[in-house]
Amino acid sequence: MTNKSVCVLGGGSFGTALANIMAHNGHQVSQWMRNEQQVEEINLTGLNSRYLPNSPLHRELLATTNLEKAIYESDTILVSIPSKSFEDVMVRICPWLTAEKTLISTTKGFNPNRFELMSEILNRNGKTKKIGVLSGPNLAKEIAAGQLTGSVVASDCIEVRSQMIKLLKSPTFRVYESTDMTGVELAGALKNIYAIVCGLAKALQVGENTMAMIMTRSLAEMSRFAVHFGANPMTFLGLAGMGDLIATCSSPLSRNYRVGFSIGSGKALDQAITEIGEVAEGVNTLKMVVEESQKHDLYMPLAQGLYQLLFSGASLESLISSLMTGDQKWDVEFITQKESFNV
Ligand SMILES: NC(=O)C1=CN([C@@H]2O[C@H](COP(=O)(O)OP(=O)(O)OC[C@H]3O[C@@H](n4cnc5c(N)ncnc54)[C@H](O)[C@@H]3O)[C@@H](O)[C@H]2O)C=CC1
Ligand SMILES: O=C(CO)COP(=O)(O)O
Repeated sequence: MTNKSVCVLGGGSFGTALANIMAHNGHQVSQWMRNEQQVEEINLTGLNSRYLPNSPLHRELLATTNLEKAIYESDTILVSIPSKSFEDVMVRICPWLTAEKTLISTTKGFNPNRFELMSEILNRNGKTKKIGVLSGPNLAKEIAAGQLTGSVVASDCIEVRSQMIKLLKSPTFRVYESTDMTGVELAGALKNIYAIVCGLAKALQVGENTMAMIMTRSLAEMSRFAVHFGANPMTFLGLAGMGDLIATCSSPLSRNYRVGFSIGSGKALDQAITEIGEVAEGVNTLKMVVEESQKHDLYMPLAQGLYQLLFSGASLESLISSLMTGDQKWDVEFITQKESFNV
C-alpha cells in the first residue's frame, strides 16, 4: 500500500479521532485548526485536551494553522467542520484545490443558509469531481478509545471509495462502501433530530417499548424524507441509517442526545446547548427539515412535534398526545406500498 498524504480540516473531536486513525495507519496526516494553542498542544504533547482529553494521539500527526500548506500538500481532504462554518471554509480552500484532490465531508448537518447538504457544497468547488461523504455510528470518543467501529464511505467514484478505505481501515475501524451519497449523508444528518427526541424521552424515564417505538418510527420518518430527495430506502438499513440511529439515540456521548436529555430534565434549549459547549447539529437540522417537510407535504410527526415543543411553545403533554393519536397505517411503507393498491 502506498502511503497517502491527507489533511483533516477542523480541530474538534471527530476530526481528531479520524486524523489519529490515519496517522496510526502510517499515512502523512496534517490537521488544520484555527487555535494556535491547540496546535502547539497537539504537536508538543500529543493531546487535544479540550475535545479528546483521554486519548493520546499518534506522534506523527501534525497539527497546523497553515491552511494553504495543508491543502497544497494533501491528496485527500477530510472536512470535519460544523455545518454552520462548512461553506466559509470551503470558499477559503477553493483557490488551492486541483482536479486530482479528493474532498470528503464528515459533517452531519445542513447548510444553515439554504437547504443544502455538505456534499452539494463540496460539489460547487469548481475544481475536483472526486467527492464523497463518511457517515455511520461513529461516536468520536469511542473511536479514539479504540472501540471497534464501522463506518460508510459513499461516493459515485470507486477511486474515492478505495482511497478512503486505504486511509481509514484499521484493526479497530471498518469502512463499508455505498454509492448512495444522498442516502448516507441524509441518514447521518437526520438522525440527530431523533437523538434529541430519544434523549428527551430517556429523561422522562419512558419504558423500552416506548424507546423502541420512537427509534423505529424515527427510521420510518427519516427514510420517507430521504426517499423524497432521491435516496435509496435500503440505505437506511445499513450502518449509516439504523446503525447511527441506534448509537446516537442510545448514548449520552452524543451531544444531540444530551441536548434532548437536558430539555427533558426541564432546561431551556439555549441553556442545554451552552452547557454542551460543542456542536449539536440536530437543532439546525430540525429547523431545515421541518421547513422542507412542510413545503413538500411530508408526514414527519416526530420532527414536527419536536419543532413545536422547542420553537412554538407547545407543551410536552400536547406533543405526546398528538403523537399517540396521529395517523397510523403501514409499518414498513416501502414494502407495503404496492400491496396497498389492493387493500
Ligand atoms: N463528535 C462525533 O462523535 C462526531 C461528529 N460528527 C460530525 O462532525 C462534525 C464536526 O464535529 P466535531 O468534530 O464533533 O465538532 P466539535 O464541536 O468537537 O468541534 C468543531 C471544531 O470545528 C472548529 N470550527 C468551527 N468553526 C470553524 C471555522 N469557521 N473555521 C475553522 N474551524 C472551525 C472548532 O474550532 C472545533 O475545533 C459535525 O458535523 C458532527 O456532526 C460525525 C460523527 C461523529
Ligand atoms: O454522529 C455522531 C455519532 O455517529 C455523533 O453524534 P453527536 O453529534 O450527537 O455527538
